[in-house]
Amino acid sequence: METLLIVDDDVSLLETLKMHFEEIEHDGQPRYQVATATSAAAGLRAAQEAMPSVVILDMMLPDRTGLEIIEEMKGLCGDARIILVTAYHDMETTIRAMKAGAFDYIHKPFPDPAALDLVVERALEYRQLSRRADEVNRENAAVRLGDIVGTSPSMQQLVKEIGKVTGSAATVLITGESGTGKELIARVIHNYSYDEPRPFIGINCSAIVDTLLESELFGHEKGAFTGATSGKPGKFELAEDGTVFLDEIGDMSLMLQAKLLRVLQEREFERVGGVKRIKLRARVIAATHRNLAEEVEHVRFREDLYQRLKVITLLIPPLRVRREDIPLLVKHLLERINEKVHKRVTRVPPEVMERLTRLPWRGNVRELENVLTRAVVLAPGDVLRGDDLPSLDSTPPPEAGRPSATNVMFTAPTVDDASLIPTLDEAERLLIARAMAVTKGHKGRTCQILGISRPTLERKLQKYNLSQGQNPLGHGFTVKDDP
Ligand SMILES: Nc1ncnc2c1ncn2[C@@H]1O[C@H](COP(=O)(O)OP(=O)(O)OP(=O)(O)O)[C@@H](O)[C@H]1O
Repeated sequence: METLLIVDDDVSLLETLKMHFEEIEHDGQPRYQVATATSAAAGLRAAQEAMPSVVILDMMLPDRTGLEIIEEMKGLCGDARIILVTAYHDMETTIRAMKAGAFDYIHKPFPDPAALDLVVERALEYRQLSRRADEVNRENAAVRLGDIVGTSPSMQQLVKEIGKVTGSAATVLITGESGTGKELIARVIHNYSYDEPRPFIGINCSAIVDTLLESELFGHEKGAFTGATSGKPGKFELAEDGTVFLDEIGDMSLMLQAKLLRVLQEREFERVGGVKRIKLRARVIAATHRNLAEEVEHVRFREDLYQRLKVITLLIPPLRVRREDIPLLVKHLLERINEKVHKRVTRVPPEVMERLTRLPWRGNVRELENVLTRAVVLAPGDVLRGDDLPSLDSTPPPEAGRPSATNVMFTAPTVDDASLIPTLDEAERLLIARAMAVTKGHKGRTCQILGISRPTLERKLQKYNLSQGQNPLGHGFTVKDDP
């Protein structure tokens, strides 16, 4: 229920308006509770007590003018929207009212009740929108480029690509397995695209049934379907000139894909049940864990939409093909988790870190975060204990589960999942690591196998951080400088 405050010295008008608003229902419940006051001083007191969402404030009050108290009133009841009521129709009063921070003004004698209801509804809708935007901006403020942890070549490459797309308003497709950080990357792109805070509105397309998703995305007008007792803006409207993040777009129905394609082409849309064309001002970032090319082949995803989305694609590699990022991620996540659960688990013994870098991490960074959270909660002191982690034996070897990029490279592929194919850099790194493991770290033999010169090998060992015998394949090797 929303609280309305009406301030007017005309007592009979006050009573009529109070009765009118108290009769309005929403979902079978009263829509408003109404507080009233007959002077500026009483109005200010009532504002503080009732904390209204909307104030209908008369300009001519016995003690002070409505215009004079707008600012004070706003200070008392936060983000209430103030509708000023004036008997004057001159331009100057209008401008002064809006400048003083009124949301809108209406003229006396009052318009018909439906028009008055509309102004109040609009005030409520805007209040809701700006509340949401504030919330979203607070959330966004926390995500900066530094939150993307990773020094592996593939992550460095990804950060460079992010840098390129922040300069444009182009639609971006982010692909990667579940938990690899697609939403994190979308938020970073958003934050680096604008100097001032703008809304970031996300929606998971796989979590909602089709008809509801349509109205969530595009909004609906009152009466568009049973239960639509009032109009509601959708995500595309709420995002204003910010970003709409369509998570799991690969799970969207073909019907909605067609509608989305039209919106992306025309940059306009209508609310469900509406006729008014609304401009799409927001940028669209879509994400999926699915291989959309494969979805197109199986006629589960529209080819034309795929072509439109894939122009700028960012592929986030799974954690298991960039294991060198794990120690840094562990440090970063531990800080976050400690803060969240109010603990100070800061020490990770080498053998525990070793285990963490070797686990398969099919759920990627999210799984790492979950495993660490559990271990932090269970830790009696400041040391992360190996006993609180999954054991290496209890997890099936990569070959037994979903094939990893490593397997895709080194075994005959059984699944043609493009998202598992590593980048060229990643592939080169894996090949060098494998050759080093096979030769037990003998650089001369490694050069022979790979058909490269010694300086080239040295450069690449440096580039891929393999000089210390770290091996993304999980087999250790000791670098031997003089074979
Ligand atoms: N490179 C990274 N650096 C720091 N934190 C990361 C990184 N990648 C992911 N995370 C963290 O891991 C968690 C999961 O990330 P996110 O939700 O962005 O993944 P997702 O790919 O969108 O997952 P899903 O596909 O399941 O929606 C988040 O807490 C995120 O902050």
